[in-house]
Amino acid sequence: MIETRGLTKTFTRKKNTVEAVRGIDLDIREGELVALLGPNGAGKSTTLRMLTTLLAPSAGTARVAGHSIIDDRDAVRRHIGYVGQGSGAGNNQRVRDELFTQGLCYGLTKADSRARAEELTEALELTEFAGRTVSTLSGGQRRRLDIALGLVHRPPLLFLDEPTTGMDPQSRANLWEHILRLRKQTGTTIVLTTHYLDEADSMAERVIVIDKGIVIADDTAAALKDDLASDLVVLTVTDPTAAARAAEEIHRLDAVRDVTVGGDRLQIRTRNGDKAIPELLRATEAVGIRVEAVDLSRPTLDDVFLGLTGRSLRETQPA
Ligand SMILES: Nc1ncnc2c1ncn2[C@@H]1O[C@H](COP(=O)(O)OP(=O)(O)OP(=O)(O)O)[C@@H](O)[C@H]1O
Repeated sequence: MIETRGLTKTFTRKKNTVEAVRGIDLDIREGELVALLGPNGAGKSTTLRMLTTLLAPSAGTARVAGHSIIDDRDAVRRHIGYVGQGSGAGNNQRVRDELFTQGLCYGLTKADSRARAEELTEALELTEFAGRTVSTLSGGQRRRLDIALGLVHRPPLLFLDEPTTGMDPQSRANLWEHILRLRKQTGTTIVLTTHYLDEADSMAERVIVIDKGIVIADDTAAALKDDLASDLVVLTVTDPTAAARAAEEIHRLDAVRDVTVGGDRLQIRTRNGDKAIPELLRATEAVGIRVEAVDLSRPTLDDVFLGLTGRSLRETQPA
């Protein structure tokens, strides 16, 4: 559905040059739900704007829904929906009319356009607001309208640029319910950008981590966490003087990547923490050391980013 090779965008203003996207190769298959994750200024929106033909690349190639973003922009546009960061809806139109007009813009007949507007207001639970002007909608309702507008022409591919930024957790969850339901019904391929680590983790089937204009990781969230970050097991031992000896024993285990000792606590970075715990306990018992408490924490995508870049994504996350 999307194939890019060496996709690059350099902005030049006066004497300033910004290499926003520096040679991105992507292969996204039909039906995938992919999140582009990265800190502010990583190049996510610029990538999306190139894929949606809003911005011409400085170098590289891309095919989107089977068409070149350079030579066949109109065909690309007909096959995609794009929901940008700002709202695409005008303020003074009624919700139903906004959808109807959008349908006409895409070449639907009046009757089809009207039917599609009804269908989408229902699908996105906007029916009770269909007669209201856009300016009276809440943030979450407006975002649902934006998504409906992006879907008017039944695109097989939908781009969402930070669809939930600034929304409260309940509205975010509600919007996601709609996105996932629509996707299940229609099989639409969805590519979105997000700052929210939990969102990328729980909703996307695939996470592409972008930093400084390049792709630094690309896999399922679970695989990224498994490969690039470790589980943390903390063992509290009854005798602090024995902690160093226990650490030595634990270090020998295959799954263990790192052990640090602080007082009576051993911090163990390991693969598959849940499976490693019995082994860790056996290793400490074997040298006669008793464990008082065990605590296991799973890594987050932030740990993945930290491991890859030495920086935390949270530092750049909006509140
Ligand atoms: N029109 C422009 N002119 C000059 N520089 C630009 C322009 N658009 C984007 N940039 C720069 O390109 C870089 C990438 O920006 P982009 O908006 O793609 O990042 P992003 O990952 O989407 O960030 P955010 O999460 O904050 O939206 C940034 O340094 C940005 O300042």
